[in-house]
Amino acid sequence: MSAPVNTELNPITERGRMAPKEYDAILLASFGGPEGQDDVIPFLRNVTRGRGIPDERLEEVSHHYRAFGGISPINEQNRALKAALEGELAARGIELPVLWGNRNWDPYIPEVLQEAYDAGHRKILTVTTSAYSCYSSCRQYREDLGMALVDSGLDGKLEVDKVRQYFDHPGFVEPFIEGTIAGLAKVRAELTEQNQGGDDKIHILFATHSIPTRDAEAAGNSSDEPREFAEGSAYVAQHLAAASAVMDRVNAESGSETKWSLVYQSRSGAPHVPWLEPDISDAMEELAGQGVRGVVVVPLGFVSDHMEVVWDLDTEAKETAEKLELAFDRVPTPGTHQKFVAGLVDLISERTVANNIAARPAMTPLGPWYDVCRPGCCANFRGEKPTIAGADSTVGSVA
Ligand SMILES: CC1=C(CCC(=O)O)c2cc3nc(cc4[nH]c(cc5[nH]c(cc1n2)c(C)c5CCC(=O)O)c(CCC(=O)O)c4C)C(CCC(=O)O)=C3C
Ligand SMILES: [Fe+2]
Repeated sequence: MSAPVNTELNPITERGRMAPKEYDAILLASFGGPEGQDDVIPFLRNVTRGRGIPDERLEEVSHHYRAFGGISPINEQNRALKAALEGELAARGIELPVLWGNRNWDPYIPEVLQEAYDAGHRKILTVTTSAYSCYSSCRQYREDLGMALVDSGLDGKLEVDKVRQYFDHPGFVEPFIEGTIAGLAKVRAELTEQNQGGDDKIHILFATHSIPTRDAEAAGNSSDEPREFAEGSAYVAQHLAAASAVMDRVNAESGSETKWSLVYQSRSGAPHVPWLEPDISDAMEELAGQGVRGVVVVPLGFVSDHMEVVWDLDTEAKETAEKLELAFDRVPTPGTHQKFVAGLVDLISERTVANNIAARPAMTPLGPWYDVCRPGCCANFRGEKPTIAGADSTVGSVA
């Protein structure tokens, strides 16, 4: 039996909380990726539709995929995550099917929503494979779900909500803590073996996707209730807060204060448009110049070991480290770590009437993040589109 829950909660006045509901399906929403050489260009066209990415950049990125046989690991990783979620839900006696839909590749979100409706589902709770707040990692999902409802004529017939961004949920952070402790031990052992020094010669690099600074400024903010964030951006603030939550535990375990910083990767877009910096490779060069002998790279911005991880970090950043003669270890992403899977089911259970979990854990002072994004949150300068799961959303609910 689950405890009685307050279903009268006002989503806007209760700091963006949404009252628990009787959902009838979970949607695992992700990015999508190509599954063969013939998919690469159509996939890249889907991703960059109307986004002003130069052709040379697409050409360059296509080589990353081509080197892996045209197959991104992301779809297989999402199939595994879907299966793991199904297993965890079943183990807890929660009878909710898990659907899977992508923004940029088959199975496409609009088709999945239509099939869900045809199968009789009416209230869907979305979990995305994206933990932070910014246009690309939150609002674009909300828009794509909103557009799918409008285009299919399902708006007003199908309720679609989303769990809160989970950058500081223990289920997301704990696997990084474990991985960083293990990665630090490996790099420490390597330096000791080569007589290169101790933890004072090691630097921990928390890596995330760069975004345009303009998107960073709009991230997580609201047109009617602005909040102040470190370095002017919730995207940056969330990463810094999650990283310091990881470092508190890593330092406690090692008994030393290992230096760390937040760095960015996978920049695209036109060269004159400012994006978040420093780039991971530039940061490694600077650190090597300062006498650092080893780096532990923590892919804090990512949920699974997809192309941005296996190419940009395991291939490019690793090569840079070799060139600079830095010991290098890349920490795993949460993937299907049991704590991550259980954490996602906890996030689902915060929102359901049956099996409700009242606690809303957050490991940073920034959270727990909003169930319902505030008005104008993560707005994009390319114009307004219908979104779900916002205080100003016009779609996704049923009167
Ligand atoms: C914040 C963020 C995340 C993390 C949050 C999340 O996970 O959602 C993320 C994830 C991902 N990004 C991915 C792939 C791509 N992203 C691109 C382009 C862009 N990403 C951006 C941001 C992000 N991206 C931005 C601001 C652009 C510029 C164009 C635009 O504003 O849209 C491009 C176009 C070419 C290029 O510019 O590189 C590709 C191919 C894949 C799939 C990997 C695989 O296939 O395994 C994943 C998981
Ligand atoms: Fe991306």
